[in-house]
Amino acid sequence: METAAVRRSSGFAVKSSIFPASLANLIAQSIGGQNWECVEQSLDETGNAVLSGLLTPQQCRDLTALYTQDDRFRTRIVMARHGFGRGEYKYFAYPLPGLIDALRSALYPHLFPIVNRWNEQLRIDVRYPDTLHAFLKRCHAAGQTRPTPLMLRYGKGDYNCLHQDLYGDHVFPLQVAILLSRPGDDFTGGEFVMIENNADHQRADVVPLQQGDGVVFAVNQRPVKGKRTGMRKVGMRHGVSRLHSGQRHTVGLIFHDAH
Ligand SMILES: O=C(O)CCC(=O)C(=O)O
Ligand SMILES: [Fe+2]
Repeated sequence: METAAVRRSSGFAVKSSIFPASLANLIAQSIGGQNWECVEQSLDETGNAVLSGLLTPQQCRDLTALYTQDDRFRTRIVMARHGFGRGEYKYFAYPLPGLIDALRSALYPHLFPIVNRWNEQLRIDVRYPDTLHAFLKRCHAAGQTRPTPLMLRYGKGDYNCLHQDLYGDHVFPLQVAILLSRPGDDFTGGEFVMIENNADHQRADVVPLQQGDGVVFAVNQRPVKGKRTGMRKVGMRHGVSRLHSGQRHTVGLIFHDAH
């Protein structure tokens, strides 16, 4: 495993997903069971939305246990070394664990229509295909071949500076973070925070999450209705406030791969 923040790599072939049908069904239920109309409305209004109960407590514990299995990961980042905050994270290696692969593939079809509409509203030419497989092919053809799903681990005093997860020209405009730990029991503090950078005002959202909940949010920008004219872009960043105690694990699902 490497410890550099940036690494060039040779190509990966786009593999079809390889996870058991039972897992795919379980994930399809937890994702299909979301109220996607409400999710879309919340994304339009604020740039973020909660996906309740994406994972069971057992799935959260299983994923948390992966964190120490180094052969699952391609790169470890100690955040303080790069000025990213305090704490650490690891990018999964391909092939992704079945649960991560299943989640990323099953979330994508609910999200691409939303970001295609956003791009239309913002008069941005890019449109996203209807499967993750097709979108990853596009990333890989442009040299963005390294997997971006990651796990993060924070201890007491750790935090994640406000940032945007951009890894090349190809950007899927929404991403998902899933809380694996139990707020109040496993950790205190450590809130997921989003900031909106308007020219004339700045706005923060603290997104309340329980164990197994996800937050879907804008990677770098979202459309906002202008005062006079149509829609305009507003910049977004996300981060995590300082932990007061305990340990907090999350999974991050970014849909574009990295250079
Ligand atoms: O730990 C979190 O809640 C946020 C993680 C993050 O920055 C990400 O998933 O991109
Ligand atoms: Fe992030």
